[in-house]
Amino acid sequence: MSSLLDLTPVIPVVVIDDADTAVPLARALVAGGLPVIEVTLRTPAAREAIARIAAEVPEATVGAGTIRTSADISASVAAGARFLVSPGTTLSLVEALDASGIPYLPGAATVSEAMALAERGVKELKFFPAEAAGGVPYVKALSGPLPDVRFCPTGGIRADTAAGYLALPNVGCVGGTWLTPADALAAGDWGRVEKLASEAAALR
Ligand SMILES: O=C(O)C(=O)C[C@H](O)[C@H](O)COP(=O)(O)O
Repeated sequence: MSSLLDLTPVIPVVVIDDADTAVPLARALVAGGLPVIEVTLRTPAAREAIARIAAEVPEATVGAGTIRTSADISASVAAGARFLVSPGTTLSLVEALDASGIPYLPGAATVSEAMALAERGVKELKFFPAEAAGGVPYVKALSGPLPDVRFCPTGGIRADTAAGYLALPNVGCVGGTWLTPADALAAGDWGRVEKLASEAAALR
């Protein structure tokens, strides 16, 4: 897989309560032009959702988000996750992410956290929580001292704020939940998800 940051302008972050929605949801995102999908491990249905997308939607590249422990990593890899995303990074977590053998985006929100990861050679990071931690001006400021570190800002980003991040040289893509509103998922409104995805796919 080429760099996760270069596959797509937007990584949909999805919270799946009912594993039966996973496949139609993934198909709608792929149809809209967003084939890289992060399923958060925030719900009991998450692992089953990852497994179903991996098995039934080959056009999608499904990964696991909310990775906090090495147990999360092994469960996600066993389910079929092809990449891993964490909201923050501890030393033991980055060691386990390294050992997973699949691409990962470790979370960082400060200059020191980004420097600690860059020291290890990890230079593609999730910037989380993007809007709360300083938004576009903060990510822009990081590009001066850390020009070789690139980010996937995530957290509070919406359709009308994504482009500001994507215009920065140190941003490869952004992530967010705005493409998969909970009410659209509950209603099975896949047409709405596909439309939101296609608008996001056109951002860059
Ligand atoms: O669950 C995770 O792994 C997280 O780190 C947090 C999510 O990436 C953000 O919460 C995205 O959600 P929005 O802010 O609604 O776009």
